[in-house]
Amino acid sequence: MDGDTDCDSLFGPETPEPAQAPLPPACAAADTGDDLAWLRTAPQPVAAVPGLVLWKQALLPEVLEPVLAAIDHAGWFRPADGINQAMRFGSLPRFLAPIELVGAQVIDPQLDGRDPLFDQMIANHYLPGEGLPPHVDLVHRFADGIVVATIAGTCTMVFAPVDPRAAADPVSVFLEPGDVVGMSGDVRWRWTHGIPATTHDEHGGVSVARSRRISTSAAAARETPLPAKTMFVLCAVIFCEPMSMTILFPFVYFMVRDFHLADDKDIGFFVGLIASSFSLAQFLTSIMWGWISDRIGRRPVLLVGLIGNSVTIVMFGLSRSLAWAVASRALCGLLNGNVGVAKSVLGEITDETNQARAFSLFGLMFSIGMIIGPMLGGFLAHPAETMPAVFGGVPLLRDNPYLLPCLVSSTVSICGFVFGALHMPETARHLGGYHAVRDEEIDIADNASDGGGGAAAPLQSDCAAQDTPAVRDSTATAGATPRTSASACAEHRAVPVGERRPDLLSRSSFNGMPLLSPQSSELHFFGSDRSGNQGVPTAAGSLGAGGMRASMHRAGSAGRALLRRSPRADAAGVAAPDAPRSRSCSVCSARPGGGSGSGDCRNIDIEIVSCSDGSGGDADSDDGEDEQSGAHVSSGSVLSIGWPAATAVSGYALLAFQNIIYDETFPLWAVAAPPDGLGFTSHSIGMCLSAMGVVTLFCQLVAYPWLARRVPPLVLYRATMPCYICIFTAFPLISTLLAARADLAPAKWACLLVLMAMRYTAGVTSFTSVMIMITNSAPRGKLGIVNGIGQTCAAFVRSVGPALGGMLWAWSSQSGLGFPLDSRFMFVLMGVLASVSSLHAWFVLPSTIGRVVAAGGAEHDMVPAH
Ligand SMILES: O=C(O)CCC(=O)C(=O)O
Ligand SMILES: [Fe+2]
Repeated sequence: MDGDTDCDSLFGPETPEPAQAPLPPACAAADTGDDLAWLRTAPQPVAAVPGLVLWKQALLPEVLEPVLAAIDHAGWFRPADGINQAMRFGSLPRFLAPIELVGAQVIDPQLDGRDPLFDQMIANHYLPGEGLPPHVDLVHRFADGIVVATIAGTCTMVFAPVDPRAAADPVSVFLEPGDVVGMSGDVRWRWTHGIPATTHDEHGGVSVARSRRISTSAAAARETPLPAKTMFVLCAVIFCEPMSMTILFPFVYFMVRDFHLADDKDIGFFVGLIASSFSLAQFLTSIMWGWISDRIGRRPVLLVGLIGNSVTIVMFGLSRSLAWAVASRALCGLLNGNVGVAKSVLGEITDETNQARAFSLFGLMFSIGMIIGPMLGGFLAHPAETMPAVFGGVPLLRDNPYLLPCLVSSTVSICGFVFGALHMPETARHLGGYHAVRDEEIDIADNASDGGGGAAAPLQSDCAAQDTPAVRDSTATAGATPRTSASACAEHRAVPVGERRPDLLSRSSFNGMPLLSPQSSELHFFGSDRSGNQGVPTAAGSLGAGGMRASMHRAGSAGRALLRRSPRADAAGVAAPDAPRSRSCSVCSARPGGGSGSGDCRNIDIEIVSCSDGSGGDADSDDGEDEQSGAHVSSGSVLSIGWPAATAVSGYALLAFQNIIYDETFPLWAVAAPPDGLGFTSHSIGMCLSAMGVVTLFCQLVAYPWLARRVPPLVLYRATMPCYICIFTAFPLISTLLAARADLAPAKWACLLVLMAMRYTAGVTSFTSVMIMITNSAPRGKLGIVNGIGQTCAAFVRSVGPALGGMLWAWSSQSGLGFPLDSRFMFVLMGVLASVSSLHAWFVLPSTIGRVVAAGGAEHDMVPAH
């Protein structure tokens, strides 16, 4: 092991803005043990390691003392049980505030205004002899800067270049209580850092015995940018679906009338038939499309849907008979598995940092499609008559007065198709879709496994027992810290620091979990496996499940790249998609001299969501061989999607049902004369709905993404459901009040708009949250089918909802019966449905659902696999 580098060579000539003056050499101050050293210290760049800043004794003993007491009091560590690590995501505990403040200074004083300063923290507990292998904390997952604070104990941290060809020598830095290390820029990924597993450190020519050491490393997650091209195609898909569904609404009545059917009074029925044939066909085929997309990929299915959409909508525009119109709508629905598949793609290209934004955008595009569709249909029907100067001379449009809006809709689909065909990569990761890599990470991974036999050899030969695929898998996928232990695997110490070794990647995986607020108040405990050197999560159940899954799926891209090269990476504990719920996963590592028998494992009782993640299966699913062959996908019944996904989908169905009843009832109620309704004109309804467009826009673009950074989707969903009960049941109060007190008429607008705004806000919150929960709970390799089932439910609700709503309204408003069977019946019904949804949300949805996100996550720049 290298000794300390001379202070003079460690610290470069340039000194950042002095935080305190005067500034004698920090090393000297540290060495003297001078009580007042902190007064004279400041962050010092370590010249030999670009981006590394060391602030000796930045934290005063009197600051450290309460922090240490708080950590001890919180019981984060149980060394006797091997629990030597704690993670926290979201707002960090208040007692860490001094570390955050000092940390901001070492990274960038400008950070001071960031809120929160840091949103993830790993606390480490080391006994003498324990260390941390050289590793790279995942580069692109964090906003720049990782801050490591030593709270108790001493150690030597060794920084070594990742690239074996680099001329730079390893640099050792002695750390003692109060020292704060800031890493940003190069040191983050061109250098590894690690702590040799030893009982003594050389410092200033003296051998310093280690005692218990406690450190925290803090970082802030950075929102992953959404891949623009894929998002563009998705937006086209998502926009086209509602547009082609609604475009006919304004003219379909006249179209049917033009068919000159025997009896005009049947027109209403035939209109209903045409409108519902689309949803009905979608209802029948969405699961199939989802399933196909799981088998052959999302891209072909999306492209077929887009081309199908563009052809069939034109066919519809050319309709001359009822049969043709119904058939073309049905065909459109049949070929349109797109929305479900698009949701799967969204799940695969997002992670928890951008999921809320992406799904909000999804909702937004859908809403815009719903608005634009009828507008196009209304404005562009009969163009030869309404715009004779432009279209009067076009016989095709004269003979087919409903073709033009359909052509416009078709053009949007074709644009989506062409762009998608040219630019959209396959995203289904279990089919070898997106690879998670940035160039540097590929380099690291490549170096790690190919960087000469010597690189990986020491680990394999010397720590063979730990380096089974099982361990690798559990390390890389569980992302647990590979903590070295002097006794268990001395070879780890023996491997020269800075050498290319696969295990340096596992730390990347671990720290590559930029879990944001959804996990905010969760603490996750991990511990090192004492008999092996690979960190194994050791907390049984309770606190750990969400984090476990998180870590499994947050495994860094480098880790994945590594896994991909391991033919049996899947061996340990990657649950089959239909594995029983109780299965614990991924944490059973092979032990030296032992198998991976369950007796050996510190199993975390992770629900199946945790191990058989859907949206691509991410890190643990990167076992190319298995997946290429479709082994995961084919196992188990097609429809076995696991309990969490089933509950999420059923929640979605309930939600969609109550909302479609509302959508159907609202205009009927609004135009009905008081006391049954508000006596609005359709113009007033239009105004209300336009105002709600603004509310929706605001919620989807601003409010939801903001909220979702702070609150997990399940919590948002659970909070929203009871609100629905109040909102729905409050509507009829307005009409009742209005009937009783005509003088209050002006207030009705205010009441109505407030209520509607609440309902639309609840709509955005609940739908976006449930979509995220569905995506996050899908078993690996089955995201497509799960979304297909969700889409089927939506299509079913859409095909029966309007008719049912209309029928029930007609019946109740004319029933002549008393409350609740009078005109307020619909709202009572919605209240009851919302109560059922609330019970479902609170008592049926597993509390871990949606906590961890789409496996798609850990990627940054999505790079197509081919
Ligand atoms: O414990 C330390 O000082 C280092 C911790 C670290 O490198 C990490 O958490 O990534
Ligand atoms: Fe680290």
